[in-house]
Amino acid sequence: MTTRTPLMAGNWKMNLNHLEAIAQVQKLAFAMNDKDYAAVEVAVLAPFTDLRSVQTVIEGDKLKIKFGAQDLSPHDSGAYTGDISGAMLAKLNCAYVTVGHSERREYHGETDELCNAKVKAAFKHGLTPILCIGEGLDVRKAGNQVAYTLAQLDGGLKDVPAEQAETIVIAYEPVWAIGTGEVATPEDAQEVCGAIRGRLAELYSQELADKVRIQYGGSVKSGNVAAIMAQPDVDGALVGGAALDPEEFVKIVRFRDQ
Ligand SMILES: O=C(CO)COP(=O)(O)O
Repeated sequence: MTTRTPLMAGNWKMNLNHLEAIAQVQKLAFAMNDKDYAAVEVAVLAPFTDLRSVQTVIEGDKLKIKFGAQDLSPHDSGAYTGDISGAMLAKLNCAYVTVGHSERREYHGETDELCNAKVKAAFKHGLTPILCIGEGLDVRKAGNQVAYTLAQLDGGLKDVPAEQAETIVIAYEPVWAIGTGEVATPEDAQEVCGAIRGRLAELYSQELADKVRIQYGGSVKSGNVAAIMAQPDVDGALVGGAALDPEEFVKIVRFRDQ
């Protein structure tokens, strides 16, 4: 049985300018200790304009917080006005990048095909993609959440080789639970996270599936994180709103104490 280190990642979305980002990282660093870092991997996913400042604070003070971006271009460079490449993120020592967050799928029309290209671009540049998948309310009401989410997984991983796939992070984020306060029950989270691991075993191998970390995201707070983390196939949380409050985020990192 593989032991997977939980990954607690704060997705700041379009919040915190670079000065606020510096303060946020310092508050997190001040509140966390070696015991926390030994038990859980902690990451912040910041807006592009914050990344240089976040990198400077983390590397300057040798903090154990990982950092990353919220999107990347599928291209390496060129005439793509407004886009940011994986090479640029890698140059800033980003560890992670989210791909296919539901807000990108919804507001920027990102398809599984594009997400697949972005996953490949992330790996090409040595970044770990956090591939976000999850169903909307209509799909959930129709009871099709597993099939829908697994189709997104298949699309995102198309032609991704095993040696890359074994390091990916998958975030199951039911869209109806994002920013709504409507958290999925631990059983809802387990149903789909377990199915994701099952599909990874079919696509690759059980050994690979046992290594991949699967996060839950959607209205995670200190009050509900422990029950979600108690599920066997949930290996972390992708936290939106609650990650903007450093005290609350640290409580989430310390889910075992809640
Ligand atoms: O989208 C999310 C993280 O990526 C979840 O957001 P909330 O935690 O605000 O619901």
